[in-house]
Amino acid sequence: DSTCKLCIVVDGDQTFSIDYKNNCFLKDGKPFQYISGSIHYSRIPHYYWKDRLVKMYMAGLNAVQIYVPWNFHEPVKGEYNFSGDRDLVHFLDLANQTGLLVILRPGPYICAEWEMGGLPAWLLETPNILLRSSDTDYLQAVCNWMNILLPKVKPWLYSNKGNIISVQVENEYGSYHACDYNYMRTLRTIFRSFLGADTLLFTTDGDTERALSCGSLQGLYATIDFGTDTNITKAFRLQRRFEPHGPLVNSEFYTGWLDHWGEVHAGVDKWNVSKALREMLALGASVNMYMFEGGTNFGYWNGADHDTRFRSVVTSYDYDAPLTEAGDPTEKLLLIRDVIKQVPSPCLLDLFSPQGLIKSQYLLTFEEMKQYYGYMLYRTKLPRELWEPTPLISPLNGVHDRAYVTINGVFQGILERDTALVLKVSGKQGDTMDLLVENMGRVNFGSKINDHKGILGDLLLGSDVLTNWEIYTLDLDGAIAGGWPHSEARRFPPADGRGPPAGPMFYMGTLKSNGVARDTFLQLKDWSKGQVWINGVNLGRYWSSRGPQQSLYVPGPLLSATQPNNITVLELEGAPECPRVLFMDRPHLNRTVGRSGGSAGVGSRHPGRRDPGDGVSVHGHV
Ligand SMILES: CCCC/N=C1\SC[C@@H]2[C@H](O)[C@H](O)[C@@H](O)CN12
Repeated sequence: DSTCKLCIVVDGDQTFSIDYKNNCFLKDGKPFQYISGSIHYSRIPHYYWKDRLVKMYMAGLNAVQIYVPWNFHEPVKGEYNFSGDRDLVHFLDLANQTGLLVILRPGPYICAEWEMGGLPAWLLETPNILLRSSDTDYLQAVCNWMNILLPKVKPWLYSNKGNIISVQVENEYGSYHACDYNYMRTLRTIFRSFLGADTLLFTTDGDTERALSCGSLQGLYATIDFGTDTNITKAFRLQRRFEPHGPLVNSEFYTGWLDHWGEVHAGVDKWNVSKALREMLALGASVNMYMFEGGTNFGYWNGADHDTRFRSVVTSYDYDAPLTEAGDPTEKLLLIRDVIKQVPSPCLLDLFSPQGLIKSQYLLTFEEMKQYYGYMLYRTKLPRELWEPTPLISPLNGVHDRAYVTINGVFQGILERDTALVLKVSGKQGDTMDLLVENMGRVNFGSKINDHKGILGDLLLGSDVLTNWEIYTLDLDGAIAGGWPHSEARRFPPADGRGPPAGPMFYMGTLKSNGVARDTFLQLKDWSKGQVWINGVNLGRYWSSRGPQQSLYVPGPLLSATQPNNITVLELEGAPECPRVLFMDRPHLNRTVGRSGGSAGVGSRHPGRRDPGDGVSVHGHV
């Protein structure tokens, strides 16, 4: 946290803070990007909370954002209710059990189309009270409430081994007419006094100058909110005016919208939602989707708006959200889940490429980058609009040896030495084009032995020479030997039976040995091409889609007989519908498929082994 000058971190402590140098959050010292969804426990019966939280987790979220409606817990002055549908601690515990972090928004004002924005109506018994200001009667009531609420949530703070990673002060205060800095300073003091110096406090405001001017305050990290009708670059440029360093954060990315009685049902296009989400995540922004599960304004809890006239909010808070009011997944959720799966955590490059990128006008080879083996990432921006699929060409057959091409994270296809020199790609000016280039091994015989790797010569997009490259050396082996991704907080959503996306993707899984660790053969049936690590050891390449080899040898001593064995797979083209791997008791080296054709050769039998078909397999979701 910026105010923390000397952070004493005891081993085993949890910390959540901001890395102002690398513009991202740090979770236990490691770069972290939250992908969050708003859910209002006050709008869902408590017996459905776990169901909704699990669905949010399965969608790939790593956090949930919740409001605490003051009037829901203190409907009558001095009478508090934290039971049943109001059991906030139970909700926090369920989120924790589900593996979800929490972004807490205790107001005291929360807006939310909730009755008086969460402020209790009994405040109005004080004549002429000026709500949301340094009005002494109002502030006294706020202090009394925070004196009840904040001690309840303190044990759940991340720094106390809980799951609350950040706490919002007030709510879009910059949109309120008062613009009372003393009020915000008082709230900051109250929150700090109860929650301690190392809790990340933040504000959220609309993407306007006035909103951020009145809503932000020194010591509270300023974030913004906007939907699909806003220019992302412009919005984050405005946030940067108030937070020149630190993570980009959209605290309320509107996946839908609210309804008033008498108006047309509101909705937001699912394709616009997934496109904007992909772009924000690709920028490294942390995003909270408002709403992910809306729920219902049971009883009399709906709020109202009053701009030119009074407009009461309807009972359903479905919000056209990814989970319906009844908790059913929608097509919008499936699109969001695919986006989350496909966009690597942008801080991932900090892990794979700790020395950072090299900017170069023209392409550089592996050797020029002083990386000799494995994979290299070449990144550039599309120089112009591609009104139709446009050829990406290596005129000198310079892709050494295979390049996996994506644009804004969407797989376009492959360029391959000697065999695929042209690939048609689509995108718009400024889109990010990545080429993950694989060194397939250097020539070991004959005149081509001086076999440079990477991209030799230029790459042409149509007739344009592509320039202004960012080149990342990748130390995958170092990261995986260090425990990634198995040690990661942000778990990969479990395999869900839906087709995984095409293009480079990591998969993880574990093999639990039954007390035995002996030689075995790892088969990736129906996978395409990639690399496998077991317990951090690089087994080598597989190319199931081309053959003839169909299994990788796993020496027994690599495996633990007592601990789960970590399997990490880098699939470069496309994993099967249900990604799983088999551990067989014999090799399979003789199945030639794909380009080279040819019939299956005579099986090369491991001495003393039975027919490959009898292999013992361990099905594990990877
Ligand atoms: C254009 C009006 C902006 C008012 N802000 C809104 S309308 C829907 C959402 C919720 O009320 C949410 O609680 C607010 O923080 C932001 N927002």
